[in-house]
Amino acid sequence: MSGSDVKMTPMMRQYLEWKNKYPDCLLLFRMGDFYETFFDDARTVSRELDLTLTARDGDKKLPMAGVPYHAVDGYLARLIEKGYRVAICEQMSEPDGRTLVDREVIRVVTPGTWLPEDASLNASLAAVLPGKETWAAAFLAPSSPHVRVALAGPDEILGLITGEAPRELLVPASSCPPALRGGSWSVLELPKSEFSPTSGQSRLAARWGLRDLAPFGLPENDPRIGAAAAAVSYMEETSFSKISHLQGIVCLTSESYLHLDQSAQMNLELLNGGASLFAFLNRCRTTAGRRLLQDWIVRPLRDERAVNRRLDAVEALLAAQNRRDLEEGLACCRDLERSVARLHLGTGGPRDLAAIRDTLSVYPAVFESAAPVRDLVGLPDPALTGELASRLASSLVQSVPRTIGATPLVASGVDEELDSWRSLNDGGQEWLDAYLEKERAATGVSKLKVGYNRVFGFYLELSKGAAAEAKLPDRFERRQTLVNGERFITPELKEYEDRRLSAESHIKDIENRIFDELCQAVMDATAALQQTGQALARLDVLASFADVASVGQYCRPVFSPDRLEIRAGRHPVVEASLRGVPYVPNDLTMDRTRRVGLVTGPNMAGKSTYLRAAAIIQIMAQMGAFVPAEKASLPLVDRLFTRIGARDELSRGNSTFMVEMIETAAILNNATSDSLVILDEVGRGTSTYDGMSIAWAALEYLHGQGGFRPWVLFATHYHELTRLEETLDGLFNLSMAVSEADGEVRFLHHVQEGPADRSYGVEVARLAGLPRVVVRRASELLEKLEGDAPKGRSEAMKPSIQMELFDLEGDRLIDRLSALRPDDMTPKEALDCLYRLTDEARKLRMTP
Ligand SMILES: Nc1ncnc2c1ncn2[C@@H]1O[C@H](COP(=O)(O)OP(=O)(O)OP(=O)(O)O)[C@@H](O)[C@H]1O
Repeated sequence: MSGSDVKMTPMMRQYLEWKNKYPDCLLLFRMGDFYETFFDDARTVSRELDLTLTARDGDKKLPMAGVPYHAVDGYLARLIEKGYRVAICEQMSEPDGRTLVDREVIRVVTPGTWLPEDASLNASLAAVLPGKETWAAAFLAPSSPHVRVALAGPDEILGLITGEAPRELLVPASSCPPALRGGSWSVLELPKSEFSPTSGQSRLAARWGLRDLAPFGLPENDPRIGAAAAAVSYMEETSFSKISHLQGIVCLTSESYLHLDQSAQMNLELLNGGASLFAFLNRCRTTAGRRLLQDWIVRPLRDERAVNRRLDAVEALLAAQNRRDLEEGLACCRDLERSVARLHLGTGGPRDLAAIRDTLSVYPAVFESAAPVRDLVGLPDPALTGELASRLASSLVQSVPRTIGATPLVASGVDEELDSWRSLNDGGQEWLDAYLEKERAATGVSKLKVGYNRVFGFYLELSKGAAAEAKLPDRFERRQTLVNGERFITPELKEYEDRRLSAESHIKDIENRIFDELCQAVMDATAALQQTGQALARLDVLASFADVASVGQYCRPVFSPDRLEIRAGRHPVVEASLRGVPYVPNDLTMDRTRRVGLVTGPNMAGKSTYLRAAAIIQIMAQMGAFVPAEKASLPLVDRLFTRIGARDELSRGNSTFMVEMIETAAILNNATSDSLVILDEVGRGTSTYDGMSIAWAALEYLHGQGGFRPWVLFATHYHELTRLEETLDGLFNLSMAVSEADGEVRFLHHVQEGPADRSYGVEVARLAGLPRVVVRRASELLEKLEGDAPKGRSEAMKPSIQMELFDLEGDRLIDRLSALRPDDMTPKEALDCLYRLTDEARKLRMTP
């Protein structure tokens, strides 16, 4: 930015002074009804918001772009979305036309801390303090009453961050681990001192009048204190407020929730995408409910009692006759936590008061309809907020303005003085009409008009011709000459104007005072409102679970540490997407003696769906939801790992094989006997021998060699692995049933005990619409291979061919594979070629 060669008016000097204090932010500078930006900020804003770039006073060196103040939220949302931080410089004194208006930056709007009126826009902030082996993290959403902290290995913290999806992530300067870069958040480096647990402890303890943070379970010098302090200070500094709605710190401990790492969340499509578990489960009526549902999905519980409380509530809601009334009541509730927080942050307006009023007014009815689950959900007694509810109901008009002064905010009958000023103001038009008639009669000018503008106030106007003809009395004092007319003021009109303007300013002052009093009353009830808001959100999510369960005829899961049994289980999202085709439910029975299930079967037969269904059912059960099955008896697992598919990772520059190995290693290193491990096609990204050996070794390790025995479901194309059943006593084979008639294969999607009897790659290729010639060639290969295998005549594939195959895709890969001779490879390698043929065929089929 450069202001050096621009004419320096006092106002420009004032602008530059503020801009220099906030060099990393776009500075929105309030000028009357607009927020203006200048210099480079103006260029950025005009580019990002498609605004016209103008020049102040025709001075080309002073580019400027502005947005109207009343619509600023919409523009801010777009800037924040693009990752900008914006400083708001407000007018602090009334313009008088003579002296420079005082201006001050009153807030810095950032992606992680902004809490606009639009309840669909959610921000949250994370602060991470990475240590040698463990990282500390703090999570703070601007509307939340608590800052949540965790201390765990990097993998677990990354999982929490992924679930939380903060918009901004704070780290100590020059110590940001690479894994934290490249996410959907912007990373901001702060001085290391901001993360100090010692000074952090005194700052935080002082805010809640405590000696230390032991009441929150945080011992001295705990790194979590450092992370929490950094997040809280950042929120205070950007909002210029004490964020006094923050009630304390909650520790997230590994024992309290089921840990889902980044890959599990993504592989199982928990939150993101139109076909996510969230999209499927979300029948919430409130924004707070939707927020909480996301939270519950990425952090299911491990405590059986807590899970059962939620399940009890879902069961009671399913049995409730009046669930519809309850849902209708919930649909009228607004986001209490958000509005309360906005008032504390100093950004709240009349609409926040109205949101609280509307929610409190339906709350007693919701409380009544929720009678069977009140205690389970923890709904506070409406009497707690009853007084505030009636005060807001009687004080505010039904439809409140966005800002004070636009239209009435305070209802009539609340304040006598306000009412009397209003009646003066409201009688205004009558007075003006009568006065105009009087002056028309006095002057004989029938076309005399009365008008008002902000510069000249009230005036009488007549055309130039009429002004020249008429003999206007002396009391007509000329105010303004226009092209076609003249404007006058009279002492009587001036006196009226003074009265009217003073009425307006009195009305505004009184409304402001009452607004402030109401805000204070709300803030005094902060804790009760937050409790009510949180309980309503819980009720909303549980009612949503009940809704989903009743439509899909789900069952209540039970928990047992030694049994994982699902009868007639379905993948809820796949089931919903099948449209018309019936979903084939499947069973799964595992116990201490059957811990590792190996699933074989042709491509497209439903192996992945079967594995994912088990994972989703486990997650839903630990969230406290009913599950898509006839019966489910499950252990409460500590972690759920997945290794599913890998091809899309290629675009990130990692080789498929590397990604696979990193993820598999993470699972082998972190799983425990209480974990559920879902492995789909491990060892696919390399040659047959390597891949199968890795899969084999991983299975042995998970089967107990590693010193622990998790629950494992393993899908594979490596038919040879089915023989492991003979040597690993806890391993059992499952396969996808297929029917064959007239050489045609049909997938039944039904899982049966025992291994698949053979590979079906060639048939799948035909189904997928692979060119006939390729299918014929593949059959030849297979026949030859099956004939040759026992004799073991084939040579191992040359490394150069392996490499070549690895790099090819689509038609070229198909051509190359079909040109291979069976003698070029071992039987196992030939099988692998068939699998790849099938894969390519499937991809081609999927490409429009
Ligand atoms: N139980 C089921 N009932 C009905 N349809 C199913 C079922 N399971 C899977 N399908 C359908 O079959 C398709 C393929 O399933 P899935 O991807 O699970 O197969 P797969 O055996 O894992 O294939 P690949 O080995 O190629 O990855 C699914 O997209 C779904 O449409």
